[in-house]
Amino acid sequence: MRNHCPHAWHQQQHRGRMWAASPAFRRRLFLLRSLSPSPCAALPGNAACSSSPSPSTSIRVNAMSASGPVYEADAEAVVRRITPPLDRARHKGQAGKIAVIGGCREYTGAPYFAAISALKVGADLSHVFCTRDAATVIKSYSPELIVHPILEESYSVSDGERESVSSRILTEVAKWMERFDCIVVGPGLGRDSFLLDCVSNIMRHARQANIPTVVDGDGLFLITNNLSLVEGNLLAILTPNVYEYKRLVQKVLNCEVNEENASEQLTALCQKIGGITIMRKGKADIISDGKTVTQVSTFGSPRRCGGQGDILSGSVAVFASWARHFLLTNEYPTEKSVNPMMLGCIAGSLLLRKAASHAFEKNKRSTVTTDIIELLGKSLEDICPAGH
Ligand SMILES: NC(=O)C1=CN([C@@H]2O[C@H](COP(=O)(O)OP(=O)(O)OC[C@H]3O[C@@H](n4cnc5c(N)ncnc54)[C@H](O)[C@@H]3O)[C@@H](O)[C@H]2O)[C@@H](O)CC1
Ligand SMILES: Nc1ncnc2c1ncn2[C@@H]1O[C@H](COP(=O)(O)OP(=O)(O)OP(=O)(O)O)[C@@H](O)[C@H]1O
Ligand SMILES: [Mg+2]
Repeated sequence: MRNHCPHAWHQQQHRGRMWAASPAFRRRLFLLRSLSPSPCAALPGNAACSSSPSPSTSIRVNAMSASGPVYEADAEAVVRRITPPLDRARHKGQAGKIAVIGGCREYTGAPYFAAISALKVGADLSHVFCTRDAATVIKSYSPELIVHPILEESYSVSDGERESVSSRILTEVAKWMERFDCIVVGPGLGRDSFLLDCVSNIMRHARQANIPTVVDGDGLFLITNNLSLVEGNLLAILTPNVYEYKRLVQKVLNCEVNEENASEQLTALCQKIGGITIMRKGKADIISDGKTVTQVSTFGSPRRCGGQGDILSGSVAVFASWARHFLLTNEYPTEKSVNPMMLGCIAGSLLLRKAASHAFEKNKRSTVTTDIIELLGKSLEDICPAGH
């Protein structure tokens, strides 16, 4: 039986309190607050901003005290600030190119949900890299997606072919990699060992190319057993559900999930994996990068149909790339220290919750994932109108 509070855990808490009191923490808090919806002139060219000022003005973060509350993020403000304007001068691709690595014999819904959600949120292009079996099915769901039937599972590859097939798969994905603003690894990926080895190579390549990577579903199974794939990668986001989080905590912190110190434990987990961003999904989505903690708890829907996490991973990918672009290009150098991966999680969580709420209002008990996807557009429009 694992202990709730091994010695190392106390040390992490102590470090958390010291950090909360430090000037560096206060500076970071200020930087997050500086993203609040100040007068719209502060966000050049964002027509959407001017039409819907938020009554609330800050993104608040937890100071990581031992028993302190986790403050709610001002998620609407984040969505408004990072969503790019629909500028007529822009060309295809500038609003984002996303790729989902997932889809196998068993699962075709999950990669579709993630990839189509990326488009519905506002990305220009959405690719899926999946197995051959899954590709035709995914293509038949939607002509909007660009589907690459390149992954292979063990049953279709003989022992002698493995090396050449593995390097062919990497070459094929690498050809595209530089074009992507973010990749999502894991929705409907399955757990075949050969396939996971190939995906590990893809993740290493994405990291070398500095491509932000959202890890979800079976991608979390993969990295939980091989933490070096994400360790220290500041462009990695993990989006575990309750079971995936439990497995991660057991593996990394060597203890059980502790609800009483949820934010401290999440912070410790992020720190232990080298400062990556983690969004722990649940009644509230709690988000940390090991330095700050915040949450989104806007009520969504009481329906827990499968696939909502996939919508979230596709949406987070788009918002994280928008946030990254916003912080790199805006005229306030101080904002460059804000973590765009955290902003992407905050925005994705809010949008999914709003869409789930609208879908439930309409469909009640029969609400399914496709109903929620259809309402992503309306939900974003309510927060951040597209204008004309
Ligand atoms: N339509 C689709 O194609 C969908 C495919 N999905 C994919 O399905 C794959 C597996 O994801 P899952 O979220 O189902 O993950 P798991 O296979 O880990 O969990 C399956 C279910 O088993 C139960 N479970 C797991 N661990 C447990 C524990 N420790 N104690 C008690 N019960 C436990 C839970 O009910 C859980 O929802 C992923 O690739 C995911 O992306 C899901 O995203 C849902 C939709
Ligand atoms: N108990 C809850 N109360 C309210 N909302 C929840 C609850 N659990 C999850 N959610 C919402 O559902 C979203 C997806 O979380 P969930 O735990 O269903 O992911 P998942 O199991 O990975 O989903 P998927 O079936 O796509 O794999 C969360 O971001 C959150 O908005
Ligand atoms: Mg999931």
